[in-house]
Amino acid sequence: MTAILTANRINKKYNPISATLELATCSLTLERGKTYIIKGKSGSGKTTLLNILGGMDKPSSGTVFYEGKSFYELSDQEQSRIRNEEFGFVFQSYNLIPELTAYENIKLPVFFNPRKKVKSNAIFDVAAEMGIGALLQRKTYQLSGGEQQRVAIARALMMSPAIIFADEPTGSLDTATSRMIADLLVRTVRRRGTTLVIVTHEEHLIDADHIEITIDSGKVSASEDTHVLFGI
Ligand SMILES: Nc1ncnc2c1ncn2[C@@H]1O[C@H](COP(=O)(O)OP(=O)(O)OP(=O)(O)O)[C@@H](O)[C@H]1O
Repeated sequence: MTAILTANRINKKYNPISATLELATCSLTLERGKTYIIKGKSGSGKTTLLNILGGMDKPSSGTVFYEGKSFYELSDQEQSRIRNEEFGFVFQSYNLIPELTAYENIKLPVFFNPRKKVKSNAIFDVAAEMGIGALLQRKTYQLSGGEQQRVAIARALMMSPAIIFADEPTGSLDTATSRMIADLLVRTVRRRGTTLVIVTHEEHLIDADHIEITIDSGKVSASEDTHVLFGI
């Protein structure tokens, strides 16, 4: 297995004056094709860690290497390109544009990155994968929560990203739908060989093959020692 993303001695302090420590120094290595579940109490720093790893929030200190490059030292343009083409994001609130159709929402990453070549039927393929082929012409405000999240996952998969970052993607859904969507996401990334980093409370995912990253009082630990090189 090869490392795809490495966090080296990262930490996060939101308030340097009070020196409140949100995330203690830790180092993590994420391997290609594996699923990582971030767990911890509310306010423990799960979203903070996910955002740092996903190139959305610079750590207070430390370095995040993506494919061997120090991500936050790249130009803004290159950081945006990687977030758009090589990372996919799924949020609890779906983050779709309600007045656009499902098709148009899934197409957004292509619109923002017209230079990248995608197959002409890529939208139909990814919609079929998510079981929403029949919903493509519907405006997304007309869709149920579960259907909206399938559209959002399809959009995240559109550019065939190397890593998907998902922040409580099933947090707004009822138990049965939540379980179905979480299973669909995990099965899809496995089939594609995509790395998944997910914040979730879905207990049944514990049975699946994954590595658990736990945050407790700001300290990060993982279910496999090799994945947290050291914590302070
Ligand atoms: N931009 C910010 N500025 C200041 N403090 C922040 C900021 N973002 C998060 N925090 C604080 O950092 C801590 C961790 O927040 P974070 O959202 O990472 O936790 P979480 O584990 O994802 O919580 P939840 O499960 O409730 O979503 C909290 O105390 C939060 O108030």
